[in-house]
Amino acid sequence: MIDSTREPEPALAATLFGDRIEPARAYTSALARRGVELGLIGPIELPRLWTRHIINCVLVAPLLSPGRVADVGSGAGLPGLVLAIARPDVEFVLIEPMERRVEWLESEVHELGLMNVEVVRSRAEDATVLPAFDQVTARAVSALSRLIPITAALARSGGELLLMKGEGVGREIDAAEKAVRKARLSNVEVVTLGAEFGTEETRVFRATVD
Ligand SMILES: C[S@@+](CC[C@H](N)C(=O)[O-])C[C@H]1O[C@@H](n2cnc3c(N)ncnc32)[C@H](O)[C@@H]1O
Repeated sequence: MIDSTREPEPALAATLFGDRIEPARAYTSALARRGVELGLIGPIELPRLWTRHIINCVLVAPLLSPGRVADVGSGAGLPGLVLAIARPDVEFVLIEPMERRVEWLESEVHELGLMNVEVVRSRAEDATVLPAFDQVTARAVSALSRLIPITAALARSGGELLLMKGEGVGREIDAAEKAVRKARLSNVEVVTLGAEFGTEETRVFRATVD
């Protein structure tokens, strides 16, 4: 059996996290130790936690501006906790409806001593009571046609959506044409990250909410 807690950390992780590499290591090893038992990740993910998940998420960090960010459907903390570790200058609210996942997120925030994270147990649709956010992130929550309305509703006017997507993002955008119009999105683009580091690419649907 592979001991995932000994998965070698790619040298790239130290470059991308800089002086935040220690909390990144602590989070990744906690996720490797407890993630499967808590139903946060499948066992198949263990040997590729760094490459497929942690690095995939931290690549988005340079797209964030100082301000307030909502991460919808954080689950294990992807990308919300990873980004909060990498960007202590940004305030994060992790919005997650499942109790067990909320408990995990809260315990990690405590363990890692993160001062820039709040965890809210809610569906995104019910979180519109929160003050509007400057940026909204999400990863692996749902297709854009459903994700755009629920994330755009959380953003302030002039705020931004940063929705992490797979290779099929082009097809998803075509299918979400009505949602894009209804949410009054502009500057719609797909940002591809990671190529310069020779790592697996991360695609981000980025748009401004008018
Ligand atoms: C497949 S998991 C992905 C978790 C994490 N973002 C990742 O990339 O590993 C989807 C997560 O979205 C959450 N979720 C589903 N519908 C949601 C909604 N309407 N509002 C907020 N979170 C939601 C689920 O509870 C779950 O934790």
